[in-house]
Amino acid sequence: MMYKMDLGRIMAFPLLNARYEGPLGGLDKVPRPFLIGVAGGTASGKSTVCDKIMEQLKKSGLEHHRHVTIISQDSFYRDLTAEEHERAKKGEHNFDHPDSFDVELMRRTLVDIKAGKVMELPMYDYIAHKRTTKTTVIHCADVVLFEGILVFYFPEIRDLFNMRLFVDTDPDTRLSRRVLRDVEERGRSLEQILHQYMTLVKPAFEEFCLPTKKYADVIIPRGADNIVAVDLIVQHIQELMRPNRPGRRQRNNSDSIVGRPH
Ligand SMILES: Nc1ncnc2c1ncn2[C@@H]1O[C@H](COP(=O)(O)OP(=O)(O)O)[C@@H](O)[C@H]1O
Ligand SMILES: O=c1ccn([C@@H]2O[C@H](COP(=O)(O)O)[C@@H](O)[C@H]2O)c(=O)[nH]1
Repeated sequence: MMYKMDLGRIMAFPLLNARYEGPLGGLDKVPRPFLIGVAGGTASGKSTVCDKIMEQLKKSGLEHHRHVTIISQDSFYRDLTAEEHERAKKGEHNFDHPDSFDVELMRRTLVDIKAGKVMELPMYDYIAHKRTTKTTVIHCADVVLFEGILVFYFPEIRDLFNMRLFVDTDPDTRLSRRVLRDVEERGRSLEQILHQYMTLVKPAFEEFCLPTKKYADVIIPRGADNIVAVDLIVQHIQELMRPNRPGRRQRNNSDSIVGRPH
């Protein structure tokens, strides 16, 4: 069966066998797909860090055996009403509040991904403020990176991750990157970006996103510029995924990689 998430529903239709039994089969104690949550404020570099991790896993030769997929929490924004849509066009809809997300859909989808089901997720269109017909297919993934501002906020989502990363980039840097990106790629005016940032994005970051840093296994200061942190994370994933690794075991929620913050 292939499961297709479409405008708030999950559609299932026959395609392949739902469960992918990879080369490690039942002998592998490391959960697969190995699900990594990547949180952090807007424009902190979450997507860029995910790209680097994927790139390095591929460079190391793992791509012959491992498939890595990146998905975004933005695929799980709730559909807007006509009134909300009008407000969104003026930068007055709060996309940074937890209520903006369809948490149950997110949970069910991640549970299905963890169960090895083949999934097709729509990508998000920031200009139209809705999901598009472009999709990411998750098929036989060994590692799935799930990135978003609030991926650690909801306990039922947070608990699904096998590893949790928080990208910690200075707020001035994030704002300047957001301005450039939103003008270039998301069709926003400078006035709209700054108004949305000051009234909604920044307060929500402080109230909902920043407090979730404590759930991270690894905090990555400066995002993708932090080559040492990215290298260590990649090495750790490679070590975990190495076949016949002695002492391989399931993640315990109290495990940490470099050190769990207070
Ligand atoms: N280390 C970096 N140096 C310079 N620009 C960066 C860096 N990391 C990200 N960016 C840029 O900042 C913007 C936001 O980065 P992105 O990775 O998409 O952040 P997020 O996924 O957290 O929103 C993008 O335009 C990206 O190219
Ligand atoms: O329609 C939308 C949806 C989201 N946003 C803003 O996007 C960021 C989250 O994306 P990042 O890539 O992590 O920056 C969030 O802060 C929302 O404010 C939007 O403006 N419009």
